[in-house]
Formats: sequence, C-alpha cells, structure tokens
Amino acid sequence: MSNTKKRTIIVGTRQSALALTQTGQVIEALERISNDYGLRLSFEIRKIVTKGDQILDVTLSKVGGKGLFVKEIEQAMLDKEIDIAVHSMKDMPYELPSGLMNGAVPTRVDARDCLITKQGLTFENLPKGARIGTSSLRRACQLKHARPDLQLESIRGNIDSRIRKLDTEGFDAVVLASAGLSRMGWLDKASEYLPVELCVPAVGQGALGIECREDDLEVRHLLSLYNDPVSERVVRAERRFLGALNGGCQIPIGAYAVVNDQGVITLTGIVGSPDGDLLLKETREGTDPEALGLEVAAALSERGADRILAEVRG
Ligand SMILES: NCc1[nH]cc(CCC(=O)O)c1CC(=O)O
Repeated sequence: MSNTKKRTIIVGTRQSALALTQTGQVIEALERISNDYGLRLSFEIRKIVTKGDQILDVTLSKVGGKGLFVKEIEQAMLDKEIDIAVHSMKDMPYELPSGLMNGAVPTRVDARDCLITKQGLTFENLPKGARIGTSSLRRACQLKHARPDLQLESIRGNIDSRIRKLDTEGFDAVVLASAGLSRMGWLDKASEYLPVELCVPAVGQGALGIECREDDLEVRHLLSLYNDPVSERVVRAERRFLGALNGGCQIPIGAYAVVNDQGVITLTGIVGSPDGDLLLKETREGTDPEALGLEVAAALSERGADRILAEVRG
C-alpha cells in the first residue's frame, strides 16, 4: 500500500480487571503481528461500561437478557468510536448485529471450570451439605446433579470478589472458569479442575472473540492473521449448538467441543433444570462444525430440551 501513515486502531473493552488484562494480552499479540507483517498499525484502549457491569450486585440470571456485557461496546463500534472489541467468547450472543462480525478466535485456553476451596478440598471430598457459590445455572445444575446434598448459592461479582466471598460469606467452595484465573495469573488458587464429564463448560468458555466491522477490510486482514483455525472450528460447533437452542444465561446450557488430529470434532451438549433434577447430555462426532452443532441440539430437543427451555422461559 502507498499509505505510509500509521493508523491507530481503537480497542474497546469492559473495564474489569479480567477484561483489561485479556485486552492487553490481545493488543500485545496484534502489535507483534502488525510488526511482523509491516502493517503500520498502533493500538489504543477505550474502556466502556456495560449494563452487565452496572448490575453486578444482582443475580444476573434473574435480570436476563442476552449480551449484557457487549451491547454498549457493539454500539460504540457501529458508531466508529472503536474499531475492534475484545470479548470473552462466552459472553457473546450467538447472533451479532448486522455490520459486525467475529474477526478472530485466538488460540483457546483450557475451557474447564475449577473449584476453589478453603482447605484445598476436591469436589469428591467436600463435606455433606457443603455450600457452593456460583453465578451460573449451568454449574449449579451439573454439580447438584452429581451431588444432590450440596447447597448451591448464587454469587455475583468479578472473579477477585468472588474468591474473597469464599471467606467473607462462608462458602465451602466457589466455582470459576479456569480461563479467567489463568489470564489473571491466579491458577494457583484453584484446588481442582472439574472434569468436563462432571461439568460441561459454557459455550465458548476459555476462548476470546475479537469483533470488528464487516466493512473494515484492514482490520479484518489483521485479525485473519491472528485467528486460530482449530479454536475457531470448535467454538463454531459450540455456538451453532447454542444458536439452535436459542439459549441465554437464564437456563442451564453448556457445550464443549474438541478436535482430533484427523480433524474430527467431538461435541457434547447439555441442557438441564436449575435444580439439577434433570440433566440431558448428548455427544456426537463430525467434521462440519455447524452441522454438528445442529445435530447435538436436535438430539437434545428430541429428548425434551425444548420443553425445559419453554418452561424456564415461562
Ligand atoms: N461469566 C463471566 C465470565 N466471562 C468470562 C469469564 C472468564 C472465562 C472465559 O474467558 O471463558 C468469566 C468468569 C467466570 O465465569 O468465571
């Protein structure tokens, strides 16, 4: 290109410690790519307060609504106040507003949830009737299904305040995504990874999504160099599943996909009731992520997932 002027890409983010940390990590990677490919780009952070941040003290699942953590950020992008947005993939609704797209899925980190306990106890040897704090119906459903004796209680806030509540609110354990802990450098606080057989993660957990405008070809080129095709494929399968079941965060829903050396994807999806009495799980294999996501969703619908979804929505 003959254009020798350096463009400054404005990167929008929430302002929680985790959001700022992961956005900083993304900008470092994009700067490296820009230098390696001689793209002459520089980057600047713009913090944006979302509705989800303003209601952190309320049980999110009661407030409901999809995309509580992304709407204001997407509007800023449509208004060209920012050029890209770094999201936790699991906070991104399945459908993006027209004019916007997911430009990159960087290499996913571990998708599993983990348990933080005071004495380093594991899930198996938590005392009978132990009180577990979690913000997520998906976690509550699966843990209660495995251990009906446990008391699941809702806990809100950023990850640092949730860890503090272990002491201040007398929980025996709290459950968090290991991805958030590892990005913050706090993995040593975890007592145990919860195996996916026990607790299927949230759709997209452990992955980031880098959103951009469809018509911004310069940014799209940059992001295509940052995209990890393997992470993109598995996340695509999980998100197609989510889209088919039209799930928000008001229902226990989860999905986890892995891919082998031959490119075969294995996708497990769950839908359940918040009290854990009901937990439906299906696993399928395939090579087309979208078809696979639809297939697992259809298998669950056949077993009654539709009814659970309708009931919870009321
Ligand atoms: N729901 C909030 C949220 N959104 C993204 C993460 C971090 C994990 C990730 O990036 O997948 C968390 C914290 C958590 O669930 O413990």
